[in-house]
Amino acid sequence: MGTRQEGIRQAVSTPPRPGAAPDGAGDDARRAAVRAEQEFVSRAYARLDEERAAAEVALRSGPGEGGGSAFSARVERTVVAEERARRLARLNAVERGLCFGRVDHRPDADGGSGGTVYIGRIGLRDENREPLLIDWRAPAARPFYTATPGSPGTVARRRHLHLRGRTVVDVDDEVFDLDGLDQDDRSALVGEAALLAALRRGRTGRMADVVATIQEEQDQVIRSGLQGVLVVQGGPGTGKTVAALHRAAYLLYTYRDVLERRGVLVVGPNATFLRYIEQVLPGLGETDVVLATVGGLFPGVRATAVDKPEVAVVKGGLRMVAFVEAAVRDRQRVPDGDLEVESDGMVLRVGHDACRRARDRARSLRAPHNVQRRLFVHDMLEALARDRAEQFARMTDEPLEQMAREGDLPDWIQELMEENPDEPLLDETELRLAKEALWHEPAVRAAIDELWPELTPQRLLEDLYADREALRRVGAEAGLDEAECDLLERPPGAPWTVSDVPLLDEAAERLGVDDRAGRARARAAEAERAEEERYAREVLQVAGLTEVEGLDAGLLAERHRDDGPPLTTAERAAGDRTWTYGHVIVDEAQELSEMAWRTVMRKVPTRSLTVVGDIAQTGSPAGARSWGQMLDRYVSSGWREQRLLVNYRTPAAIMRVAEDVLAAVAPEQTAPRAVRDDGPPPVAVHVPAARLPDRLGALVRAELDEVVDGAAGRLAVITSAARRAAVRAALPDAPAGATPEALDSPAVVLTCEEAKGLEFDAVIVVDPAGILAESPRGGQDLYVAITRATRRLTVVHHGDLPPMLSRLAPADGAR
Ligand SMILES: Nc1ncnc2c1ncn2[C@@H]1O[C@H](COP(=O)(O)OP(=O)(O)OP(=O)(O)O)[C@@H](O)[C@H]1O
Repeated sequence: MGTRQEGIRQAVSTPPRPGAAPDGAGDDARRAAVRAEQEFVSRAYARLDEERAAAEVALRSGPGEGGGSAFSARVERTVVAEERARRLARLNAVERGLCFGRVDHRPDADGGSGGTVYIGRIGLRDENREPLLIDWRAPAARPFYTATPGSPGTVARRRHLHLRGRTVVDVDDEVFDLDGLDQDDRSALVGEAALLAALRRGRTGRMADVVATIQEEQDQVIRSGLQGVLVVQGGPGTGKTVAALHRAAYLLYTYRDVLERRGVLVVGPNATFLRYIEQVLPGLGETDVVLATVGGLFPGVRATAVDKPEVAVVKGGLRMVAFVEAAVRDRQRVPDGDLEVESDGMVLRVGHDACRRARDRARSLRAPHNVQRRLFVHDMLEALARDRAEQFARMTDEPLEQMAREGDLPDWIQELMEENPDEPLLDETELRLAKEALWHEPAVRAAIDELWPELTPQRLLEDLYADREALRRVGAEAGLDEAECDLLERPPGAPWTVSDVPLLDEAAERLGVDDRAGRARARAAEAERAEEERYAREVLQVAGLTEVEGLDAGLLAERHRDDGPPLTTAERAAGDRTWTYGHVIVDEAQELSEMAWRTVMRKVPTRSLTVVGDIAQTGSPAGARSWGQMLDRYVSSGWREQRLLVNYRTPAAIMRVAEDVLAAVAPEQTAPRAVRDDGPPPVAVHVPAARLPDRLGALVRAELDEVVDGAAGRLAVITSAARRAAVRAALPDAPAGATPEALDSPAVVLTCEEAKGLEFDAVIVVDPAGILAESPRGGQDLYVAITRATRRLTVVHHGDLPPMLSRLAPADGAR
């Protein structure tokens, strides 16, 4: 591949002929080009500095004092200041690699000049308000990403600018001359030289943006419209994650009015992965994005524990919808006989049938459990109040009736007793007061709570998991057999697992919140918000800020409420279970269970989603076997699929091993084509179990020597669960597991599950046979482990090497 890469990397002045190697004349031309580009880049940075200075001055000076109420003055100051601060933050975020590309268009048919466009991380205008730098997301930047030799459009030349700080250190050109290219070269990568240089860099433990080298197929993903469900299916290393994150930035730029208020949610597989990707969006100047794992989608619970596969399968299936419903109904009870409650020395009684009627009446209300409960409580209190009144009446009436029978009663009392015998014992006011009094009696409350408790999702599930009888009762209604029910049993206080979170969310929907007071407050707040929004709009007009990118009066007003410090969209969304987002991106989406999809879909009723994953990598037994299985029921109009077919991460020699694994474990799937062809051949090292402690340490040190260069270079030891303890003991200095330190340390010990989505310069896979045996889906985990390597792969085995790895060259461990 080397020759073709070099051929496409054209020296600036060499004729546009692929295959021609750069020569001395080309080097001179390159130096001249670097000098010329430096001039432009310096100008762009100078302009950036001016804009920053202006933004700083504007921020410091504020919009002036403005008249009106105290509230209006506060809005005027803080709204405008915050928008200026945002603008300044954006300008500051683009320092590194401000300008990275240039496109020279062909003159048009009428002989007009084609023009030159510079592409950067942000759009800048010169002092005459003429465009200087085009934001990479703007339509005018698109040809930079889409022109290929086979279909160059109007692009005559694409140039990549390589900067160190503010200095241009090199340029790479692609000159599009179709006649000189054969079919193979016509499908060349976009900006191949720049791309390969980017791919060869050592890993840092954090994903970086790839804004300068986005490939055409990725560009299609990134710029696909906002509406509907886009599925991005691609093998390992095809840039699904990186494209999805750039898509988030693109959507926020292009549809800012829709998305800034509702925000964008990115769901990733685990906390380490989120840390791995967390710098990409701020690097692109975006902050209105919430990053979360499925285990973090229920505010107040941060689940990281993972259930055993057989438990995850039960909890992940759609039968859990009926299960949660049955669990809630199971807490709406009728006493075996009559309800009896001691109160004030009396035993108050509500008959069994009346209790049943109260329960059925409450259930018939189309509302969640905690709201229905209000009706149940009222009915029960009323029944108790009447019983008490009747008992009182009996207490006073009986002696009187006795006296009447015996003729001892004066006539006027006798007449009174015979008057209105049907009159209710309690009028409306008396009834209300009696109910209130009863509600304050702990015994009454306890008795009603026993029948129809107010429940949180946590309490519902925790109580249920701890009660085998209840599990079987509830499970039977949802079609679970006893063995499945028993799998769910666990002691109270056990940590929440990732598979519990969708069940908590489901329970929250069924239980609801009895929030009458809250809703009244919300209505009042809404009226106030409308007024604030009106005012904020006026402020923006007065301050002449309406043209500033992304300003929205409603949003600004919302950010500056009286109650507490202003919250960003991301902060407000993350704390609110019922928040609905403008767009949701799910990465490693193949791992989500059917129940997890229900939770995700609730967060995006508009069904504007990007679903990113690889069915061939599904590790979770509750995960997807096909996209249709998970998505069809939510999107009646269908979803669109885009495939990514090129692997940018894993060198070809390692990919051939991965292909063998895939052919053995999922023959219906195809591995992506590797774009890199560098690095040494992958090897297998036989290490008897007893020698693991000293051999593994030496192996890791040798590999680190190969890959670590300054701050760059990372290694992972990916092991079976069975050998994890032995591996940890052999590598006491390497952090293990999905921890923050893991990403920052040169070497880390991970399981396949934890390694998902990550990549390392060198990977040592320990115990492939164990990984295969443990893999619930039959081997996908080994495919995942192998494809984490960007340069070097070593497989350490103590028994026979699984036949699917026979392509690995045997080595003695010190290669
Ligand atoms: N256009 C590009 N320019 C530079 N680097 C790229 C490009 N596309 C992908 N890469 C790099 O390739 C590597 C793999 O990308 P990414 O992690 O997004 O792949 P993925 O499809 O999500 O992989 P997996 O399914 O294995 O998790 C990353 O280092 C990414 O930065």
